[in-house]
Amino acid sequence: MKELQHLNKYFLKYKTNLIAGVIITIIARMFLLFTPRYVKKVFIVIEQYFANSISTEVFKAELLEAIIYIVGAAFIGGVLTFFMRQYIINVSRYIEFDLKNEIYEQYQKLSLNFYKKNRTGDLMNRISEDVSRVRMYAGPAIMYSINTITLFVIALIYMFKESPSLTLYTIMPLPILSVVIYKLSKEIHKRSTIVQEYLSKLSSFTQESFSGISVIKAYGIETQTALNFETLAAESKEKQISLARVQAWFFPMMVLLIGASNLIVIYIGGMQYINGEIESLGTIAEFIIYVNLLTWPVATVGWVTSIVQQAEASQKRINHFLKIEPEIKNTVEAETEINGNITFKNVSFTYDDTNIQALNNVSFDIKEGETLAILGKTGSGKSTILDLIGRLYDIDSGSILINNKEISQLNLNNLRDNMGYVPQEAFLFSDSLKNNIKFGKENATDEEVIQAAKNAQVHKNITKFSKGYDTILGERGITLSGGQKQRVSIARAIIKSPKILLFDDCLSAVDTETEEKILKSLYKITQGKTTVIVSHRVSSAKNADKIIILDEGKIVQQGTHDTLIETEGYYKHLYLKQLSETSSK
Ligand SMILES: Nc1ncnc2c1ncn2[C@@H]1O[C@H](COP(=O)(O)OP(=O)(O)OP(=O)(O)O)[C@@H](O)[C@H]1O
Repeated sequence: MKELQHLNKYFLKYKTNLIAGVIITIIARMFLLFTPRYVKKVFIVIEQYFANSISTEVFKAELLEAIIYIVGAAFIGGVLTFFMRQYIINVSRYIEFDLKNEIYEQYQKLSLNFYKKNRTGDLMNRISEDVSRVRMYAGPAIMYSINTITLFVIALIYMFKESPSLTLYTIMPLPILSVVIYKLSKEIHKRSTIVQEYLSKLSSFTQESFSGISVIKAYGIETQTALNFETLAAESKEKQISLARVQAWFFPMMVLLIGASNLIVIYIGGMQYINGEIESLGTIAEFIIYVNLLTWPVATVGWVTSIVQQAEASQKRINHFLKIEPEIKNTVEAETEINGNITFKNVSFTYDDTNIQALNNVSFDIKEGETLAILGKTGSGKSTILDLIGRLYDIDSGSILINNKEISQLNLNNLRDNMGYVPQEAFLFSDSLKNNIKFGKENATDEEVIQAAKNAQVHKNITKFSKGYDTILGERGITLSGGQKQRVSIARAIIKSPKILLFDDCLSAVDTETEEKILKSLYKITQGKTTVIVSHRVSSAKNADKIIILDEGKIVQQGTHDTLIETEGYYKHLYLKQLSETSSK
């Protein structure tokens, strides 16, 4: 139960509802336990009537009174049970909601490294499956436990008062029932987890094959894919059947054990009646009702135990994530002003998951409003520089200064607010085009959205869609071309009008003519802003104030376009190659 203590703060938050729920549960059970005693009374009255010890009028009056009590108690008990569920189960839903938000907020705080180390499926599972299991503890488990304890205590008091020996015989099979249900619940849980795994395997498989349907068709492997699906579905079916086999034992076991208890009551009770140890047959009827009332709560002891065990395991997994400290933390609460001076001093950086040293002793300097272009072979560390400027990772050695201040000494939110980043692979959300652009500035007006799209040279494409800026992207919407996606992504970054703009090879999917147009409008927009452009094309770099060439994480050349085309090296080579490509077109 150690892990589940994490939920105590929520129980405290909803204590009023919980306490009300507990009190209502206790009262509801008290009313429920009225019935057996009045049934016994009915038996006694009938016995007295047949023994001629009471008149017909008294018999009728007593019978009516008992019926009114039984019906009244059942009605009140029913209404209270409704409120019991309303209070306790609702609390578990509130806790489920709070816990999901807590986990999601933590996910948002965690650094990129966390996402590299954990699979998406695992992250999703903790926020859905695991939280659902914990909810079963916070709601049903608590409700059934209070229910069982109350029923048991009150019923046992009544039963002992009637006949201690009959009570002992009657409750004898109940612990067996509890153990059997516990074992069954555990086995059911084990098998349903496997079934669940197969279901997610099946849905991942189908989702992937639908997403990659064009590749499947192009390679003509439909039959093979269908065969793989069939194999997976057959395994899944086997697991479902094995689960159903265990589940099928649940109710027969309950019926068997209730039957055994009833038989004991009738047999022992009958013997005691014959021997004159109990005064009325009504006692036997009363006990039979107790047995039936107690069976379900006793069965739930086993069920609740397995729920608590599962919840504990799930909460342990959740706590593991909740306890992870974000690697990149905002240590400065005060607002820090960000201008665009960026300095790298002997920066080295190694990705800790791959142990690849991406940057080795890199130093450069960009003044506010300047443009830096970074070129170099693939894998040379260009994107890493952009990630480090955005402080997505902390460096191993050296220092990165922005505003002449260590990057770690800046307010992280201010830093990122003042930054517009266009990634190498544009990611657009399944939302309207307008909202995808506004993502960079939530309160942007329609005019600002259009202007940003115009500057990114994508406005004309957007107006050609019948729904224009309201066109929905993603699975159920249209799919943009690679170049269109890149330009929407550029519009998203420039609408913010940030101090620092980072473009990561984001013009690779557009033709040189469109690139030229975008560069022209970017030239105007980036005036006064510090801009870093990562590219493989000289055309994107030639107007930069400074160009650096990276090779295996080291700066091997730096200068301006004019100086670099005069110097033997990567840049001149690239320039000549691209120049000949353009002239041969
Ligand atoms: N998230 C990451 N985790 C681990 N290693 C990484 C990660 N990102 C990049 N690397 C490695 O670091 C090195 C530099 O990568 P980086 O993405 O900075 O290169 P790049 O110059 O931008 O390449 P490209 O031109 O292909 O985009 C590569 O060897 C790469 O495999």
